[in-house]
Amino acid sequence: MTRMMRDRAASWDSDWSEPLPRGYRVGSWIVDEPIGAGGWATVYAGRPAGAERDDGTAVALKVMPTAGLAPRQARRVAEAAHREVVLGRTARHPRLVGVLDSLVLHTPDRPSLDGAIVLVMERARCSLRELLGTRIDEAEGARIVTGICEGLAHLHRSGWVHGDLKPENVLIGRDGEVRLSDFGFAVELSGTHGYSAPMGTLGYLPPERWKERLGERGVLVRPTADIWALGIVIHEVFAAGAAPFGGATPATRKAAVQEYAEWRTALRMDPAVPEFWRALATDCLAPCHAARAPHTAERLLERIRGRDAGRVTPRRPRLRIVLPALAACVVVAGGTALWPYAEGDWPSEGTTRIRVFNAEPECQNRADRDRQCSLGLAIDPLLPYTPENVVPTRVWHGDVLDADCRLTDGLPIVDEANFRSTAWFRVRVPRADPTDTAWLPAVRVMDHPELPRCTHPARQGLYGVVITTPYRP
Ligand SMILES: Nc1ncnc2c1ncn2[C@@H]1O[C@H](COP(=O)(O)OP(=O)(O)OP(=O)(O)O)[C@@H](O)[C@H]1O
Repeated sequence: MTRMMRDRAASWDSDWSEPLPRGYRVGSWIVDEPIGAGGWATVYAGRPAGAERDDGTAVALKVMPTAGLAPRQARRVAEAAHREVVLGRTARHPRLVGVLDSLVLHTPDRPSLDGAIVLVMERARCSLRELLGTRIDEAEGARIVTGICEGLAHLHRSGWVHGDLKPENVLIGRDGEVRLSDFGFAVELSGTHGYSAPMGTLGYLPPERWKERLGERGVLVRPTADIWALGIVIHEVFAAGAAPFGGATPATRKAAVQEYAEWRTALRMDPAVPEFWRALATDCLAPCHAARAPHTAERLLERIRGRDAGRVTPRRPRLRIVLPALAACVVVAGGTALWPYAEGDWPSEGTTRIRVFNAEPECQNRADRDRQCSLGLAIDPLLPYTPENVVPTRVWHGDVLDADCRLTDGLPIVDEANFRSTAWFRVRVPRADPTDTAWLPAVRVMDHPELPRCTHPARQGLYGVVITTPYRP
């Protein structure tokens, strides 16, 4: 489960850590020695009653006590266990740890364990965290990362987000292959996203998590959260356990992530990370959901397999794929609120209404004007679509803007669906002075009305794009 939870767990009743004695019988299983512990569970080696130790039938018994917990906490433990069981049964895969059985302890003689939930799982050899302390060569690292991608791709295809991917939850099976484990925070997707309690392990949470609003159903979670965590894990695998966002404390590491997501620092990778994996991790660590979305576990796997097969799958040029997505990141960082631009607000001569188009399907049906789905308007369509070149005001899919002309030879932009265009529309900036204009790439426009050609913007501020008054959020 989570580090946040673990912090609290540490202050709970000391009975929390009461061990199950060796030889104790749990249903039809015998408890052997403890092999691991997390925030909410102790994991023991185990075997079927009657079986000899090490006869190949070894299991792991994950014991999750509920006694002494506040009702809400006990409910969370029960829900987490339930998710592990449901996911274990419905999404079986060689890269996911197998859940064999689940039961509840009745131990009146040990009140602190009475009511504990026990998950019986296939036993792994060790966790990736333990391996990170040893030297992992590139071939071994590649095998591990491939296994993680396979597990994630299957989870995402099956409609789940892992929600707590980290080296502790990547197990290495007795056959040496990866098994993802600990599905206590897995989130079942409904369409493109799901909701979870606002928890996770600090060092592996994507930057957007800190901005998500906490609603009745929890915080919004998407598969891109796992992709971010994967980026951190890839770095750790090839950099002897070092994380890309350093810092002595969780708070400083979180601050490093925020600075990066707000474009105040660049992503710094350890030089030990080989080039191919560096590129992969960089894509996983794209600073916002929109920029990360094209890098699904499935596509990352294709790239890995393409490389393994000796035919390097060409990456789309960074400028083409990332820039439009960066615009979405930029506006997230801008911190300016936006409200719908009502049609009729700006009747103006010589303009035509155009509607904003966001190629990301999940952003098209959202009425909540989620920040992750916002798009930026460029100041200059001939300059790179970077934070310095985007006005603070954001627009969303379906917004109606007034456009007065169309430029045909601006900077080429490619959207998430791979449509490319050098055309840009000059639009009025919503809620700003009527003379304030900015530029929307044609790939971000739903309808393409006939409009006069814009005079080519000159670089020395002679063109009609100059923002003359401060923006009013
Ligand atoms: N099936 C298994 N086989 C071998 N070891 C295991 C197995 N499952 C868990 N472990 C070990 O026990 C540790 C804790 O397990 P797990 O992460 O599931 O517990 P948790 O309380 O949910 O943890 P956390 O708070 O870290 O999320 C793991 O990091 C791993 O070292």
